[in-house]
Amino acid sequence: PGSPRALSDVRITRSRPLLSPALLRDELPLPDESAQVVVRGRDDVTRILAGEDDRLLVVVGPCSIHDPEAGLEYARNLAAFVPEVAADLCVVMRVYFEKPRTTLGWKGLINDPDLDGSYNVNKGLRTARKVLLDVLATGLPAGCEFLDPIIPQYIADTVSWGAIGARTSESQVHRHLASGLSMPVGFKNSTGGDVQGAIDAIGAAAVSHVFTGVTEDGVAAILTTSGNPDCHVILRGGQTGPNYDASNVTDALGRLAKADLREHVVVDASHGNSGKDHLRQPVVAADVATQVAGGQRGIVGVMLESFLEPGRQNLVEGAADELRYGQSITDACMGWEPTVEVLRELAAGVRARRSVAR
Ligand SMILES: C[C@@H](OP(=O)(O)O)C(=O)O
Ligand SMILES: [Mn+2]
Repeated sequence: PGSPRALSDVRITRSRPLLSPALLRDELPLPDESAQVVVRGRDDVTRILAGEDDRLLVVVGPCSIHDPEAGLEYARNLAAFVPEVAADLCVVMRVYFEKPRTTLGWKGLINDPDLDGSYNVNKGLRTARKVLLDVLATGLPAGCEFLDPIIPQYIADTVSWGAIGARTSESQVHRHLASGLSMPVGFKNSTGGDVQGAIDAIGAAAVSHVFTGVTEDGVAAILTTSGNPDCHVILRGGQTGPNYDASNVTDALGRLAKADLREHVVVDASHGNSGKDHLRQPVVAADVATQVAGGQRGIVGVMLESFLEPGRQNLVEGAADELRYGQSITDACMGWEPTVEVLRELAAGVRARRSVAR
């Protein structure tokens, strides 16, 4: 006892080697054709945020990817459907690997890919990158939440749209992170329902920051970012109730104007806006579609939680083989059929909006 190391690591009980970002990207390189899907997705979202593309961004997919096979089946279904609505919707698949828990629970496929508490993070990173490459191979751009600040080094080259969650939008670490990400990033309002924190985050992430991180070779580094001009608010409801309705949208747009920021929001039809009841997401989406059809150009996107099967199920650690195929083990999701109906309704709202004079 008393050695310098002993004093600084009293609560680190184990340390294992972690593969470097460069090694992972060397093992699972991004093919040129898929890189074009990534860039096109980023450009589409950037142009929607700039008001140069009047389509609606729709970030749709499971709350979390826990089973690559089911996630890829969903991606194939979605990719096959997208052409029907592509003139009106810019569809980005939710491919979420990092799950911020309110208290405790499975933290996602990167942290625990075997869903059994073995925390094989190297396998998790390889699995996550492979899923992203497979999703891109269907032609769909991918959207991820970023939570652990070094994870982007491993996968961000495959991502077209990023999210900072309700529990981390006020975190300086995550505002720093967003300022250096190469794609548009949405900040969720807080779980309490506060929107101002997400608006403050946009302003913070828009400028250059200097902070500690890791290089692609996994070496500690002092990183300087350029700032990310393509950040936006995501209204996801909260303890103060849902905030998808016209008056809350108007309030958020007004706050953005006051902060000299672009007046646009993305509405999350799930989480605090649906009370995590997947049967309420279509109700929320219908209200948003009506606002859009009525000419509300401040709504530039919608987030939907959707999977092969409706609802959710509990994960019993170590009993992953007893899970029902294609059903969420985190938040409840709409099933595939209701999702198609919602996408068609949102596309119709966009078409109606085109005929409403500015
Ligand atoms: C994590 C969750 O979002 P929120 O941060 O709004 O709870 C989600 O998108 O699944
Ligand atoms: Mn969720």
